[in-house]
Amino acid sequence: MSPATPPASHPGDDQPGDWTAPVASGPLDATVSLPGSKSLTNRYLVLAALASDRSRLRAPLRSRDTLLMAKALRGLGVRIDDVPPEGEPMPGAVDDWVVTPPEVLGGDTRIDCGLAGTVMRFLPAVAALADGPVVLDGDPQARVRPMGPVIDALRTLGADLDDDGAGHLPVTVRGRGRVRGGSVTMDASASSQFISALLLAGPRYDQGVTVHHDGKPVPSEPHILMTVETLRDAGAIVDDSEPNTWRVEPSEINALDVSVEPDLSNAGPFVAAALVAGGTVRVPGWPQHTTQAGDLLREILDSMGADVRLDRSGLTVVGGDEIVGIDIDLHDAAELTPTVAAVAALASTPSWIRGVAHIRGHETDRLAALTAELGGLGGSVVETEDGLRITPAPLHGGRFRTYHDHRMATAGAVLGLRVPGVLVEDVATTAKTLPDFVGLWQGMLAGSPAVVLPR
Ligand SMILES: O=C(O)C1=C[C@@H](OP(=O)(O)O)[C@@H](O)[C@H](O)C1
Ligand SMILES: C=C(OP(=O)(O)O)C(=O)O
Repeated sequence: MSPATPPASHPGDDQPGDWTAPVASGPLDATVSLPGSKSLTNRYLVLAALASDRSRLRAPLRSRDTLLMAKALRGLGVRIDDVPPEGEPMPGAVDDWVVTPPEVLGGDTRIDCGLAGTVMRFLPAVAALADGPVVLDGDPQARVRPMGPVIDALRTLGADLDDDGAGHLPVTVRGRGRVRGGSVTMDASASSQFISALLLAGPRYDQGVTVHHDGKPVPSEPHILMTVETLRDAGAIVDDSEPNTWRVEPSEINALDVSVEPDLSNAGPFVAAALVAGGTVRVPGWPQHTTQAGDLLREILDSMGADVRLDRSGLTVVGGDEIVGIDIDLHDAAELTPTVAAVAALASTPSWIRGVAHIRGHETDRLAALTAELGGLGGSVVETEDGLRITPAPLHGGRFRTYHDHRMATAGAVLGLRVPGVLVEDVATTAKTLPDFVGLWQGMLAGSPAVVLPR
């Protein structure tokens, strides 16, 4: 869904839900503890729902995307209980999720996917294993996000489903309790989630699944590696040794007992703040090894002028004297584009973000949205075939529209650190992956010591 018209930025044109992004009054000195990863939480939930025994997810993310996933799985007969974490009570610790899979997934249910790519792409592959029909639908903007290749692939693998006729939600899956599986070729250049969906459910298909990708390069490949690693953690046998081919053998899925890493993409605006406002931001629990695409932030912020250090206590980012522009292919970490674009708009030299054509199909058309909204604040941004060119220009305040996109809202917050009067539209949209974004942001600016969650 493209932003229809260029923005009119009117300072003072405040509307309900608008939030005036606070300006940093001086260098930061903050420790920000981020909740769990959306991508890991939703993969673990799916695998736990398909497992042969009860699983425990420690420190899972509770946000709109993961609560929708949990609700959908409950509708399929999965039991998900909130259970206090084991051991000494720790301030700020969140309950675990204990997931009990049913003997057979039930059908006759409706799934609200919201705007969550992981729910709308992963769950048709799961629903095909249910015993009865399952209808999936979502927000109006979800109805334009691409789904066609995963729907066609599921048909090839023996599932019975209908879409809106053009490869979008709403989708009806007529689950028959089992899926033949086998081999399928698909074009996954619009989203890595098409491949992840088939692989996550694949062990439970009679013949397993072999997925071949044929098309322009698959984006967000670390997310496919995340899928492969979480499957292996659950005992599945996965062969990813051939480029563009993934094979999952038919097998049981073992119960999981996992701690969810903090969400590194959600950490993006916070660590970027150290560069934008100056000073130091620390993120405890930043993993030493991870499949999260957000780990690329370390390299990005370093090349834009920050001092970045990772040690056992977490990540420390210290802002430099200047923000340097960046020339970067974000194909592998496309969800970082709004954060990087916001920092680039404040840099003293030009930037070029490449390789992200497919983010036109994210929560909104992010290339159009960023071009319009950065431009509306005075930024000099040109949308290219596969990215953005950003040239230094003085920015001014104004309304920053967010198009129901959590990462547009957090990009507005980053700009507001330096630009007085940035009104972020509908800041509550950050609840998609980070319900307490505003509280954490204000805590960071106040330098308040953040609660450190146990990992
Ligand atoms: O599988 C996942 O958890 C995700 C995969 C990526 O999607 P695309 O491949 O559509 O970029 C990423 O951008 C999204 O935020 C989360
Ligand atoms: C693209 C994103 O989300 P989704 O999982 O809905 O695709 C994102 O979080 O930036």
